[in-house]
Amino acid sequence: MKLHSNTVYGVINAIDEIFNNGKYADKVIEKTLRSNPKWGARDRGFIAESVYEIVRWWRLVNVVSPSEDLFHVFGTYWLMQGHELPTWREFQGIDPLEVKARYKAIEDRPTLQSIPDWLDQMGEELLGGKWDRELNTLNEQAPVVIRVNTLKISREDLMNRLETEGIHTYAPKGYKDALVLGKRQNMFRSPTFKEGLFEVQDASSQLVAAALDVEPGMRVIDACAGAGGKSLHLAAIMENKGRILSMDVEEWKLKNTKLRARRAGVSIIEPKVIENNKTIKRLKETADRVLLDVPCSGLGVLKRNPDTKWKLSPESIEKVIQIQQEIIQNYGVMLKSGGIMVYATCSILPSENSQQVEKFLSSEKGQGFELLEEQKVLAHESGFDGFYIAKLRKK
Ligand SMILES: C[S@@+](CC[C@H](N)C(=O)[O-])C[C@H]1O[C@@H](n2cnc3c(N)ncnc32)[C@H](O)[C@@H]1O
Repeated sequence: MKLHSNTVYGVINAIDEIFNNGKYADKVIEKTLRSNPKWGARDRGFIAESVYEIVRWWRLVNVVSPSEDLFHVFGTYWLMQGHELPTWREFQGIDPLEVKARYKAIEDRPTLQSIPDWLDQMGEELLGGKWDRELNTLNEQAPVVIRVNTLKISREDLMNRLETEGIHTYAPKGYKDALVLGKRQNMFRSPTFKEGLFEVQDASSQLVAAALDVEPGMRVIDACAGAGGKSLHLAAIMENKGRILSMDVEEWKLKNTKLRARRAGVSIIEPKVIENNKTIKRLKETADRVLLDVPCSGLGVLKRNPDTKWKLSPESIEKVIQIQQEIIQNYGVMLKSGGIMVYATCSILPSENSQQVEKFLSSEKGQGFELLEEQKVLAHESGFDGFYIAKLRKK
């Protein structure tokens, strides 16, 4: 595969933004592609894939690279992908044989799997024998999965529509609204996306709304709604009948929910900012269902967001664990007696998942709830993202 200097510079600048200016990989890639509208599909694919893969393998590539110079880092990555390097001045100083020898000499798992030492220790402690396989899977590229908007089209009809656009998909077993793309590609440019026929959403994430057992006409609160991915799914299951209060502490995220709802033809979503605990108390016993899709470490979605592993720390995980416990303790008040509450994370750590639910159930407020069902979704077992879903009933 031939390298082009303008796109390689694009990759190098993006990596610089991510590691030296602390920017998020997805945002940097989006900006890079937006400011170069003339690049074709192949160039865009090269940029996105190279940036994500270098971020994913950052620790390993840096150990193998002759220096920290970003061209050396890129060149090393390129050789490790099995390609040859052109004779550019920027790549001088990279000896393919030395790169190979340095790579062969590495034996420790955190370097080979390209994760921080503390994370490897934490994973081993919390997941034991499953950690090694989970880690392997989390370092793979994520499949592109979409959720069919059943308010507008059936799964079969969407599959056929996409096929006419040259996009081949298959329907994974056990996920009734999901389609998986045969080949990675940007779906946001498809006319079917603009018509609101689907959302991009991993198959494991689609299990969350499904676990809430909603029915048309219900009053539902999505208490950590963010940009509304789960609210939209709930609205589709509810056939756009009833009411969904989509709440979050971040107002700007809810604005996005409104836009997405319009595209999806959803009219039952009402965004509401959580200003303080009074917002929660005023909604006492008003909901048939409450969804707590709480903020988390994101360790179940490393395939998709590999930069997470470089941004996290044991302290940041501890902090998010505290917020999760506050949410599960305080938000159940909004649920009616006999109603169902789902606590979900996109993490694989028991400390954010089952241990949180156990802690809640053994607390004073938790006495009023019972655990109905738990799904511990690991990436290497499901083939999709790592997730945790606990279904609780209020007595
Ligand atoms: C995992 S994300 C939600 C993703 C969203 N449900 C979706 O499907 O697109 C967690 C959300 O919780 C919000 N959040 C953080 N602290 C919160 C709190 N104390 N109460 C409610 N939401 C909170 C964050 O702003 C973030 O949008």
